[in-house]
Amino acid sequence: MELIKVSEVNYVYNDGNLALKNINITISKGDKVAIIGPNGAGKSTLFQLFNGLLQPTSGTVTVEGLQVCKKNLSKIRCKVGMVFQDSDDQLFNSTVFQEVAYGLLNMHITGEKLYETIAWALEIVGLKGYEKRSPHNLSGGEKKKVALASVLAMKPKVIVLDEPTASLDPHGVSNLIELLNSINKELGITMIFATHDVDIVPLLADRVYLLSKGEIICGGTTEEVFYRKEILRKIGLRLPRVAHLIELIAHDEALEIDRLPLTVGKAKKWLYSWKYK
Ligand SMILES: Nc1ncnc2c1ncn2[C@@H]1O[C@H](COP(=O)(O)OP(=O)(O)OP(=O)(O)O)[C@@H](O)[C@H]1O
Repeated sequence: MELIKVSEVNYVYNDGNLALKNINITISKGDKVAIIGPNGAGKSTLFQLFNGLLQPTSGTVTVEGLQVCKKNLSKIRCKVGMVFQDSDDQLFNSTVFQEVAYGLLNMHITGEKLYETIAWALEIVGLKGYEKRSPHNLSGGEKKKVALASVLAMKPKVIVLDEPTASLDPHGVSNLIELLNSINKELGITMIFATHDVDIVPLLADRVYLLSKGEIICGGTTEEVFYRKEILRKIGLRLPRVAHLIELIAHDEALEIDRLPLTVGKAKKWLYSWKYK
């Protein structure tokens, strides 16, 4: 079922910079989609169109059929949760509890429901007991989880993550990958993430779009896109490293490979066939 549709979108910044050119993307409910591309490709610009932080110069973006535009902004923000690259840009309350409560209070959720929802979201991200802590004194990985809990608490249809693993150590990366996969699988929440870390893509994404100089130059399943190695090289990206994938999987004993959905199996399959092609 179609969840997000981006149709013929162009985006021009005020200084005349054409950051997105004729973008057409359809994302289905439950998908895990990676948008990969080098620096300056337009990933962040595209993401800001998903929740209305930016409006397309031309073309349309819809979420569950609802156009992303100023008059629908509050409804869109309930459907689309954003996790920024730098958690410090997102966390501004003095306790973890207040941080997760912030969006809920804006939705007029109060009383027992408020407490229940906060406890639920913190439990999912593994931060039960952190309610009174200051988000600013947490580790990078913990901050990312607080940001994720704040978004989850709003029960969005889709979570959009900009460079989710940037600045995390290998343990933090594998832990976050497992968490995001289980949120997708168990809660049915669609995930879209932008990255130029190709190593995490087979562990997290079912579908991939390659973005370069504001244009989608290729899209398909993870295997289909990573078979196009000439295109990857042309835009300055490389294939995921087998060693890195194995390290990520092996790094964390708690990481249950079976809970990483098809992508790990798929990654193994395409790495194998790549080697013996
Ligand atoms: N506020 C702005 N005003 C003018 N141009 C901008 C602005 N923000 C971004 N750009 C330009 O738009 C293009 C796309 O930038 P964007 O930040 O979306 O790329 P990105 O793929 O997210 O890059 P990175 O991986 O480095 O974060 C770049 O050429 C960038 O210089």
